[in-house]
Amino acid sequence: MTTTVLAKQATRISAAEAAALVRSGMWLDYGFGMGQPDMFDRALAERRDELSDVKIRSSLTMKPRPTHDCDPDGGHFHWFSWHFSAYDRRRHDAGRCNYIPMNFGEAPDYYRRFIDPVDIVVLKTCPMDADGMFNFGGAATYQRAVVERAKRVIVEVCEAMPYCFGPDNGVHVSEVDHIIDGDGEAIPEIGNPAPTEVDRMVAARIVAEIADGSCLQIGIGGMPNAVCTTLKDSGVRDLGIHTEMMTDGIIELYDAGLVTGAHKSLDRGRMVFTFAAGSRRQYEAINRNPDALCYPVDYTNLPHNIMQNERTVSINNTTQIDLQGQAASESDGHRHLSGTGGQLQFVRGAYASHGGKSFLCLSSTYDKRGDRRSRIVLNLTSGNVVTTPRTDTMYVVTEYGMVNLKGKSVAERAKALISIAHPDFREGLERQARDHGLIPKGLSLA
Ligand SMILES: CC(=O)SCCNC(=O)CCNC(=O)[C@H](O)C(C)(C)COP(=O)(O)OP(=O)(O)OC[C@H]1O[C@@H](n2cnc3c(N)ncnc32)[C@H](O)[C@@H]1OP(=O)(O)O
Ligand SMILES: CCCC(=O)O
Repeated sequence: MTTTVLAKQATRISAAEAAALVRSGMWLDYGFGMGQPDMFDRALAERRDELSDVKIRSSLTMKPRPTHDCDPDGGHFHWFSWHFSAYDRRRHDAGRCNYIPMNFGEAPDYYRRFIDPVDIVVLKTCPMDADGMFNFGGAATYQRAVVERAKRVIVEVCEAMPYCFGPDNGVHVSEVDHIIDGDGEAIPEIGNPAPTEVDRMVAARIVAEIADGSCLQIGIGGMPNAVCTTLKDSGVRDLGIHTEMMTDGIIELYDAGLVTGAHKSLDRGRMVFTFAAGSRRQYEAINRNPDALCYPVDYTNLPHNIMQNERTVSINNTTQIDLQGQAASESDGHRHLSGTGGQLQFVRGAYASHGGKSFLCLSSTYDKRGDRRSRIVLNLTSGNVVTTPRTDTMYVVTEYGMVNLKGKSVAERAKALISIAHPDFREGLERQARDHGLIPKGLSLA
């Protein structure tokens, strides 16, 4: 038997009319990052006292949300996030946001296979194009899968949304129930703090490992971005980009003519990403740019796709690593900071790529309320979540050096990691490693 999917008849409604469709207990999905709706969220917050237990799922909130802020004690709106921004982190600290663990590249499959149909999805999109498509802008991620699983699809159109080319980066008018005419509000930007001296030292070590024709994935955070700044003056050419997040650093390399993608096997000549977050300049650069393709995350982040480009180099931040090489990149004990995101999938994809390398970088110490601690530790902080298991960790880089853990025994790993810890902590770490049998008695390693 064949199933016929009937085209919907999209109607134009106001944000208040759209918000009036919400009932207590419903599950809503908002777009990812820059795809979160503004007018709808404001209108929904206005209905706070009529509603209870409305669940809103999204990721990487880039600006304050009225439905978060109007409900300090909870009970009306509950937020769930696949990946925390600094704002989501504060809301989680206040007990008002809950993390959903994911390997980012698997998220579309979670919607298609495991998550109950979504009551309403509300996405900020570009205005409808000549083909009847509402482009997702720099937020392809898992949005197509949510549209497929949503009982009702609402788009809030925004003139300021960058229009990004790429397969499946949009929803057709025949799949849309309602259109809200947006107010053209600017897309939120995220800043890039200037690289610190430590960021520069770490970046210099990684850049020395990047060859002409390498294909880069640049992770979220200050250190990976410093790598781009350092790469600009390194003389390296013909870089490729197959990444998860489009960053300002990547656009700087593109603007400098260092990104040609000439050696890529997959999407030769194109930069491939699944979401964008950064400055206005970045949004201008990806807008209607055929060199920049925004794909769903189950294309960008699956290791069997990542590996197809030779010399893939994956560069990600971590917050703490133990002496066996388990990297905790997303939490501080039970305090959730960010998310697994694409870290593990890119680490695996880079390893599988011919000549590929993955780098986990961190400063050797972290100051917590005036107390300087080593980020390289015998035991991860109690409650900390392992983002990259020891078996997957390859290169680890601090301002004191770079070590490769692949093929190393537990004792060699401990020794290698101690060698790149801050000098003030090395003796103590060595003692702990021996006391706990990580380095057997009598074994002397260079
Ligand atoms: C898009 C892609 O990136 S693809 C795949 C990459 N994804 C990942 O690697 C996911 C995991 N990684 C991450 O989320 C980030 O890289 C991070 C959190 C590790 C670092 O990001 P940055 O923006 O450089 O971190 P930043 O220094 O601002 O720290 C973020 C928070 O973590 C806290 N933090 C950082 N390190 C530690 C630590 N060792 N112990 C405790 N807390 C820490 C900071 O205090 C800050 O919290 P605050 O806002 O309350 O002050
Ligand atoms: C949303 C995912 C961002 C990351 O991978 O860190």
